[in-house]
Amino acid sequence: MDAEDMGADLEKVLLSQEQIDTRLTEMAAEIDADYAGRDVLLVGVLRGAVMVMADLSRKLHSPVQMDWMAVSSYGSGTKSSGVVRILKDLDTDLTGRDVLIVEDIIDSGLTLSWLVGNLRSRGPASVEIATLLRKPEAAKVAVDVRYVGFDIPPEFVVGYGLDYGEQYRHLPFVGTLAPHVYGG
Ligand SMILES: O=P(O)(O)OC[C@H]1O[C@H](OP(=O)(O)OP(=O)(O)O)[C@H](O)[C@@H]1O
Ligand SMILES: Nc1nc2[nH]cnc2c(=O)[nH]1
Ligand SMILES: [Mg+2]
Repeated sequence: MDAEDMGADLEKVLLSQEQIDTRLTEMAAEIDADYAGRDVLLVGVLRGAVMVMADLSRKLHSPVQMDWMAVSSYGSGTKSSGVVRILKDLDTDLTGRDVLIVEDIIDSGLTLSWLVGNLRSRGPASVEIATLLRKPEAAKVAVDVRYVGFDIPPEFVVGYGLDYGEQYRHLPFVGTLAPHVYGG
């Protein structure tokens, strides 16, 4: 699916497939250099992080394992409820592990600040975050993020894992929706 297939739903493409790919390659090189062959546990946050996990992990040369957590604070709308729920927990014991959380977006920061606290309490050697997108102007809580793909304006974005009412996750780019789609 490309921007044309989306027709009137799409307002604009914010980040193209090529821009995302180039930035993920740079981030993977940084991660490889920082972890220098250490065993890393990538923790993907379902469902939004699926694309980032798939593409970023395939660019890494460090030995990695993957596990997944499902948390949700958005429901079907465009605003965080602020209440984070665990829908699926990790299967991996984090004791002594170097954990790298992989996310699609940090918006209010509520999901990640809660998740970092939760994972730190499980006795890992380290917990860091890699996110493709961050909205600095939307932050409600500060989150210490080691790897950021792009800082973006405080607009609701879809594609590359990000949904609106479970639609648009499969778009290979990140875009904004036309106001009529979400009643804006
Ligand atoms: O910084 P915040 O304001 O907390 O927002 C970021 C979170 O919101 C989205 O997940 P969502 O809860 O919509 O679930 P999903 O990944 O299944 O779409 C996104 O994938 C992040 O996990
Ligand atoms: N689809 C989508 N989900 C989000 N969750 C937090 N911020 C966003 C956003 O801008 N778009
Ligand atoms: Mg969502």
